[in-house]
Parts: sequence; structure tokens; C-alpha cells
Amino acid sequence: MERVVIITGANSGIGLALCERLLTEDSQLRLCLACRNMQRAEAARAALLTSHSNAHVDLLQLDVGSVQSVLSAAQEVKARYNRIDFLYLNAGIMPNPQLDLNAFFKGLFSRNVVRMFATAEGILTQQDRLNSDGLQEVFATNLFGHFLLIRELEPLLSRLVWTSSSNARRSAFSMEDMQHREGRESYSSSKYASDMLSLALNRQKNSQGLFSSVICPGLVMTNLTYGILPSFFWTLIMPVMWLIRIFTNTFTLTPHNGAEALHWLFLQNPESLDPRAKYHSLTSGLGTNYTQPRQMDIDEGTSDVLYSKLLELEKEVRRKQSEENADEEISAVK
Ligand SMILES: NC(=O)C1=CN([C@@H]2O[C@H](COP(=O)(O)OP(=O)(O)OC[C@H]3O[C@@H](n4cnc5c(N)ncnc54)[C@H](OP(=O)(O)O)[C@@H]3O)[C@@H](O)[C@H]2O)C=CC1
Ligand SMILES: CC(C)CCC[C@@H](C)[C@H]1CC[C@H]2C3=C(CC[C@]12C)[C@@]1(C)CCC(=O)[C@@H](C)[C@@H]1CC3
Repeated sequence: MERVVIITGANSGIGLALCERLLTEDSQLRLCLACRNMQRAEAARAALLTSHSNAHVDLLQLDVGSVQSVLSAAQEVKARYNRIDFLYLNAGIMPNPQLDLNAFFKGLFSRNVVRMFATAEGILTQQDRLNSDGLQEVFATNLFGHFLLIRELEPLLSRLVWTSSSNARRSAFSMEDMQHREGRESYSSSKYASDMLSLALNRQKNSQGLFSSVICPGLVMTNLTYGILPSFFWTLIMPVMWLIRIFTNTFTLTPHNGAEALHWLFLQNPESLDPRAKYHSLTSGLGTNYTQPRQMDIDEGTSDVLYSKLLELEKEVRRKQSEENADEEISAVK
């Protein structure tokens, strides 16, 4: 039977590499690239068809950072497919990243150096902003838009896979400020929230046949990471990065390697997976890819609270959205 797989943020980086890998795995797959920019989506589709000429590749316009776009895209999905085997929640942003060079050099000579290179803990901040729905952009894109999509498509879903990060950190997240309006670690906060949401979804929905997992792709050179430092700097340090990779398995570096755990999960029986584990894509010094589960620093109670708070926010944004739609209809009639 033809399996249906939807991947958000599929036009570049890890998402696009995953598409390649899945089509190689199963040529009968119906792959749906859910992207905000249709030109980039078309280009990705063309690239996939070059290497897999008979593949079934659909496109879906979806801006996960916009409530209206998520609701319309979900309608479209329901009209097109009557079942979704895998939904990969991969789209993500890290806007205006700032690397604290002082902390970085201090970290280089500390006991935490390996951890720093694996997680960027203590050396990376971001500047977030409000989007047109009045939500924090990173929260809306990395977490809430995906949550809304899941809520809309729930009856069709069976497997969810989140592209989280080892940058997810408990101390960056606050339940009183789940959108991270106050701090400067919105990325870390949103990824920690996705880890908790995945656990909560497993607790609420496993009995109905819906399973959720989270992965970390390691450090991968993509548009997201290229945004952290000026491009000439990356060119300069690239040999050093490949050297570091010999000593640390988290420097996966290529999108293909980064997609390892996403691909691996595609092949697993969901009942065999640990809902409290994050599945890491790792690459050995000799270049061998493998997937390793590591326990997440999350607890069930807090995850359930987050889930309830997201449901409340969902109600609020839906109410606001229908008021706006009604206003638009009235002004169209006038
Ligand atoms: N690279 C790394 O080292 C790591 C990455 N990750 C995570 O991996 C995921 C993929 O990122 P990566 O491949 O690295 O980076 P890319 O920037 O290459 O890919 C991100 C994808 O998300 C899409 N996207 C961003 N915002 C939206 C939106 N509002 N609606 C729909 N699509 C959107 C982008 O589309 P567009 O082209 O239009 O911008 C792009 O296709 C992210 O969730 C990231 O946080 C996690 C850990 C490490
Ligand atoms: C000067 C140098 C030789 C190297 C500079 C390295 C830093 C720019 C990197 C060190 C750790 C990296 C890292 C990420 C970005 C680039 C670094 C800060 C991530 C935050 C990228 C996105 C993620 O989600 C994380 C898993 C990465 C963790 C490590």
C-alpha cells in the first residue's frame, strides 16, 4: 500500500535530505513537501525527481508560523489524503542568532568543551519578535504552528517525528512564559517545549494509535547554521569543523547524515520506541552514521501542563481567527 509522508520545511537542509533518503528507501511513497515558499518547493521537487524520476512528490503551501496558513493547509490535506503515515515536524527557525565569543573561548578551555560543541549551551542567543498573529515568531514556527496542524489532522495521523535539538534546555523554558517573550533563548525554549509536547502527546494519544518521537540531527551545515556566522568565516573554519568531527560524533555536518535518526525512525515499530528518549543522529570519526537514544530531561507533569496551556492558546487563536474572518466577510459584503 502506498504510504503518505508529509514533511514540513522540506525544501532545504535536513528536510530535503530526508526526502531523498525516504524515496531511496521506498519508491512507492507519496511524499508531500509542506513549504512556505512555493518556488523553493518546486525547485526541491525538481531536484528529487532528477534522482527519483518515478516518485510521487506533492507540494503543499504551508507557513507553519501563520495560523491562517496552517488551517488552510490542513483543509487541503484532508481533501487530498485519507491517511497520513508519517508527519515530520521539521520546519524551524533561529532568527538573529548571536554567538557569545567570550563565552565560547572560555568554554574552549573548560571541562564543558565537548558539551559546548554538542549543544551550544551558554554561547548562543537569539532576538525574537511578534508575528502578525501576535505570537512570538520562534514559538509560533517551531512549536505552535505544528501543534495546530496536529490538532487539525489528528484523525488521519499515526506517526509524528519532531526535529528537535540538543540545544533544547529546561532552564531556557518557563511555563509562565511559554512563548519566551522575555528571554533571549527562544530557540532552546521552543525545542524544549517540543520535547515535552511529544511526551504529552504520547501520554494522551498512544491508546488511540498516535505515536510521537523527537530527534536531534547533530550539528549540520544548513541555511540555519550558516546564519550564525558570516559566510567567509564559515569558509575559513570549515577545515577545523571537519577536524572536530573526528573527535565528536555530534558533528554530523551534512544534511544526509543529520537526517539519519529521521530515516531510522521511519523503519521502526512505534511500540518499540521510548517516549522519553531523544533519538540522536550521530556520525563516527570514520564517517559511519548511526542513531542513539538518549534520555530527555523532561517530566510527565510539566509536559501535561504545557499540553493544556497549548490547548487554551489554540482556543484563543481560533476564536480570534473566526472573528477576523467574519469581519472580512462583512467588509466584503459592504
Ligand atoms: N542545522 C542544525 O545543525 C540543526 C537543525 N535543527 C533543526 O532542524 C530543522 C531543519 O533545519 P535545517 O535543515 O537545519 O535548516 P534549513 O534552514 O535548511 O531548513 C529549515 C526549513 O524550515 C522551513 N521553514 C522555516 N520557517 C518556516 C515556516 N514558517 N513555514 C514553513 N516552513 C518554514 C525553511 O523554509 P525556507 O527555505 O522557506 O526558509 C526550510 O525549508 C529545524 O527545525 C532546526 O531547528 C536541529 C538541530 C541542529
Ligand atoms: C570558531 C570555531 C572553530 C567554531 C565555532 C563554532 C560555533 C559556531 C558552533 C559550536 C557549537 C555549534 C552548535 C550549533 C551552531 C554552531 C555552533 C554554535 C547549533 C546551535 C546549531 C543548531 C542546533 O540546534 C544545535 C544542536 C547546534 C549545537 C552546536
